[in-house]
Amino acid sequence: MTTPVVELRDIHVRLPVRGGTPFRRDAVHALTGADLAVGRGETVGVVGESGCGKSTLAKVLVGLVRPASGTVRFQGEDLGALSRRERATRIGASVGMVFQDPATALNRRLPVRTILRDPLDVHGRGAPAERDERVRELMSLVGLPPHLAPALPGQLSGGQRQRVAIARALALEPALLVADEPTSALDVSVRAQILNLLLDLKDRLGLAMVFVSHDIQTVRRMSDRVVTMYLGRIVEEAPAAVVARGETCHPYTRALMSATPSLLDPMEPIRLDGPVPSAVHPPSGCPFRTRCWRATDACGAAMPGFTAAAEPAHRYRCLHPVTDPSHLALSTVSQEIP
Ligand SMILES: Nc1ncnc2c1ncn2[C@@H]1O[C@H](COP(=O)(O)OP(=O)(O)OP(=O)(O)O)[C@@H](O)[C@H]1O
Repeated sequence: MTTPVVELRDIHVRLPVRGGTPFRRDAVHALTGADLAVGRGETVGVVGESGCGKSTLAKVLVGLVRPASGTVRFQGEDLGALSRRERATRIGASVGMVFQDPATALNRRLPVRTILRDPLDVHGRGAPAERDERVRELMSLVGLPPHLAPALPGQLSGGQRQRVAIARALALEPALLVADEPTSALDVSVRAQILNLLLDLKDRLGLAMVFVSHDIQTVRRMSDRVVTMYLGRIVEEAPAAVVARGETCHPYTRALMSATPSLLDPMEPIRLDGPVPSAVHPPSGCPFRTRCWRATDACGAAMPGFTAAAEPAHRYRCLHPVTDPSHLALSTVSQEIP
């Protein structure tokens, strides 16, 4: 196998609970033992409910969150071996990030051309005239007409703003693009355009991409491989085709799929029992067991390791995987996945 563009190994992130006192500093288990590898030209989708650690994973990839332990390798290079400054320069030049809301991600006082030139100036890319040319090229790459170069973000539509944010993320020709819920703040009418733009750019530029969303339907369409997260842990990884066929094995992935019924038709909606447990004091063993209709006492003993499913690149962490769609009818009651 060729060296992945990025590789995370056994990443743990603990975040101090907001409002804690100096005598009582609880920590959120935002990521527990996360492994992820993304190859050139590959898109990995990350899906899960709010608070499961998707954004934290994205932030580790772009260096905004430093793991408490674990290894981050970029094109084979261990970032932990670099100084803080070297790491920032390396990540800044190799990873682009598109955030959820372009209205807050862009400096509203700067015109588009300055926003796009800024990374080139900071990293000293090319002569001034070449930087101007690169700004024009970037605008064309994301489908922004040249007359918008002097416009301020506030003068643009939401879709145009997100195109600026994507162009900025691509300014330094990164090997990896991380998109964290890139359409959730946009009008439904422009969402498909932005998703298609990302797919097109990924193909044209041979980018590796990590695409984060709570919507498994969108994730599966955008990705080659889908990673399901629950309470800071990766619980299943499956090729997008497996997700499309409804053949995922982890009960939680099945529950997410039943919330978007067009994926599996006809399908009983799965209503999960009880709320998402605290990420400060997660349940012992499998964290999903408190809401899982298939859980037994054994699930509380230890978090299961990965089991390989029949299809290559499909694996899950569950003692009682769903292998027969009829089991879905056994689902119980009380709270629907938001
Ligand atoms: N700055 C922070 N300080 C303390 N806890 C945090 C911080 N940011 C996130 N958390 C907590 O870490 C956990 C993971 O959050 P994260 O934002 O990664 O989840 P998410 O799946 O991306 O959720 P969302 O879809 O709502 O953004 C959650 O329990 C969250 O409350």
